[in-house]
Amino acid sequence: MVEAVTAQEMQLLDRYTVDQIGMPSLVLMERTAQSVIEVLASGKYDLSKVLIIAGLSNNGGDGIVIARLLRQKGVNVDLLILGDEKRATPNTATQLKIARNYGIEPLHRIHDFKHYSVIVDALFGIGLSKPVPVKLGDIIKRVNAANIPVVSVDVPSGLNATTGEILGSAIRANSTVTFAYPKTGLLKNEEIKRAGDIYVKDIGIFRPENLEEFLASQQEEE
Ligand SMILES: NC(=O)C1=CN([C@@H]2O[C@H](COP(=O)(O)OP(=O)(O)OC[C@H]3O[C@@H](n4cnc5c(N)ncnc54)[C@H](O)[C@@H]3O)[C@@H](O)[C@H]2O)[C@@H](O)CC1
Ligand SMILES: [K+]
Repeated sequence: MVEAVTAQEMQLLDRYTVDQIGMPSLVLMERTAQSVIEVLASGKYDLSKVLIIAGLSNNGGDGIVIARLLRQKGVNVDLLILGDEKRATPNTATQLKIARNYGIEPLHRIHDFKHYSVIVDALFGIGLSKPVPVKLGDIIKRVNAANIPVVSVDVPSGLNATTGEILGSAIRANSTVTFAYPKTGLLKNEEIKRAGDIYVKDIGIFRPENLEEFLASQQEEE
């Protein structure tokens, strides 16, 4: 049986890994990005012109690291940042600063998504629970309409990671690279179609021997 977790359970595991184990969250972010690059470079995707679409929460931070690592490998990559940079999470603000210091200047709009050979979707991850704002929903629709291969980071943006519900609009991905455990919202029929091929990657998140018991004990402590 595949052990899948809800967004809230994944957040507990993330927190435990960072606060109790002591793994720095920026290290997790770096490994997250490396694991997405493994899938991008597996031969299935044309990396001649890559677009990373990043929000300003931690899923976006993963995307910014992907842009930096690809640029350092000599890949032709654009980074589209959506949202108000002043509202970036601390890790994502740090990643933006590092990316700029490596010479990456983010774009804030794209006229034609069809120019790209592959798009990496790092707009929203497991933290999304409310409907996506209309402006971002329009961009999601334009990306889907462009019919370019999309690789989603953790979950297709716009999908509720726990229930699989589409929160207004959601990306249609060819592959989804998710971390530590599959998320419950990825595994139903319709959602599997949205997520495409699902890859579950180890990024250093604590994996207890008995997941159910561990989650119950953590939830009691909360
Ligand atoms: N916490 C950790 O230790 C790690 C998190 N990682 C990444 O972080 C993701 C989770 O990040 P976050 O919880 O920061 O959030 P997300 O990047 O999933 O984005 C959702 C966030 O967007 C904002 N939001 C929600 N609804 C919105 C709306 N309607 N309009 C505008 N903004 C809205 C909220 O701030 C919400 O927290 C994971 O999916 C994963 O990709 C990875 O970097 C690995 C380590
Ligand atoms: K995403």
